Amino acid sequence: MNIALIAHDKKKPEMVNFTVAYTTILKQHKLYATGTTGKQITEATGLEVFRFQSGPLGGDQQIGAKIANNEMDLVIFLRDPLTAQPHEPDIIALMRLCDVYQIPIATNIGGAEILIRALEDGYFQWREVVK
Ligand SMILES: O=C(CO)COP(=O)(O)O
Repeated sequence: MNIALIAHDKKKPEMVNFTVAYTTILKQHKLYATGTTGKQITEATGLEVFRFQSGPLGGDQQIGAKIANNEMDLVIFLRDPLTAQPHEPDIIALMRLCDVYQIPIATNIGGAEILIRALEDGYFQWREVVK
């Protein structure tokens, strides 16, 4: 599966902890991330992560394009709901595309835990059919 990993600055430690905890599962998949998130994940875990631009520089939109091309199966986007982001329109557009294309998205660590376990248990096989 193709998985997008994105975290706002205050959520990056959570994302790093999450990817450390689930390295064994994540390394079985193709990972994508916005720039800084991807850098921190790779440094902490050694996982191979394709890095797009940083979020404020267009990374969310690049991941949105993958979704629109049916090339993303799961999005884990740890959003910071308490800090204004300069690229808020891009963030909304990314979440909108997940809804347009029925792509599972977790926007907090609780949802992320559920989705990663669902992935491990084979609940994403329907994505192979859609593709
Ligand atoms: O801003 C982001 C998502 O909206 C994340 O971008 P970075 O991973 O480059 O910090």
